[in-house]
Amino acid sequence: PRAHSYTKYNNWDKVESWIASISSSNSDLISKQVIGNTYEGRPMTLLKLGRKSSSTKPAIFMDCGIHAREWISPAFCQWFVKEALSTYGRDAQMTSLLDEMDVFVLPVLNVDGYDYTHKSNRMWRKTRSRRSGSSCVGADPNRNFDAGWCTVGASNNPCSDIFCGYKIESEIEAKNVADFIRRNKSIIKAYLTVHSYSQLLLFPYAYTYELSATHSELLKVAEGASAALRSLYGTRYTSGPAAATIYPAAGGSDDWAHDLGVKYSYTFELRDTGRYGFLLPESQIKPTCEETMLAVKYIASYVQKNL
Ligand SMILES: NCCCCC[C@@H](C[SeH])C(=O)O
Ligand SMILES: [Zn+2]
Ligand SMILES: [Zn+2]
Ligand SMILES: [Zn+2]
Repeated sequence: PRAHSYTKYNNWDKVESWIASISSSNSDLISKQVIGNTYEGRPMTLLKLGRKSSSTKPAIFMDCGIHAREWISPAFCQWFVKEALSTYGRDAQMTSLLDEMDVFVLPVLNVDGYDYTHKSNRMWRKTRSRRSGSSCVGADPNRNFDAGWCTVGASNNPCSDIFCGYKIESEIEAKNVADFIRRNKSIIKAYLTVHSYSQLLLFPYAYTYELSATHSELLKVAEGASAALRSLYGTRYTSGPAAATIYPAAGGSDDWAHDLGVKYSYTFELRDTGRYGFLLPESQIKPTCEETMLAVKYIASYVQKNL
């Protein structure tokens, strides 16, 4: 069977074996921990990048694959890990980042859904949780967090693609991430969650049109990151508060992290703007990942300077 490739969409089996191999490749810079299992019992393995240190370092948390069909997202998290390890010691900014901070990377948050898109329904979005009383499966993990839960831009219909779940953190995948971030909130300085598509760099809030207290700073950093991204291939992103920039949507992980106190909280909507949508060709994985690296490094360096 085909091996893992950074320029292909790897199925879960390949991502899982990649996680095992990459996390044992360089004991000084990377380690792994399972933060819980999914509904169907698959491990949620979190990678920790950063020079080993006896003292606790400030951290950035990034998740990919919260929505199953957004395949370019897990592809980016894999790319980020590869770039971090391969440019440490060579790229001054990456070296400084991993010396001073840790970067937690969750390559695939919604593992059950991701596997399902490879095996059954390419357009699946939600988790794969089941509950008596409904023949419909799953909830939208990005409507399941404790942030204006189920008030706007979400549905209480289990058959909806934006079903908010039966309660806050009803989805074990969301709860596992929320538990980890709660446990580590004193060290987590930034939260990044990677989605597709639309080419947007969004920040709180989506559950209200109210602006965040730190709106101007969040916007300034987002515009800087978008400019960095655009410098490579000219790809244009729109930056802004989510409710007005995309649509109102309550229960999101970014809004929740921001209200928990993680100041720098961003949602990426990667390529494209609709020509291929979720079915972004594999030929665009490399350019998408390389340009997105510039945006993520921009945000990371800003966070680092403002520790
Ligand atoms: N916290 C919500 C940010 C705005 C919506 C993001 C998109 C990604 Se597909 C969504 O969850 O519908
Ligand atoms: Zn999404
Ligand atoms: Zn999206
Ligand atoms: Zn590169």
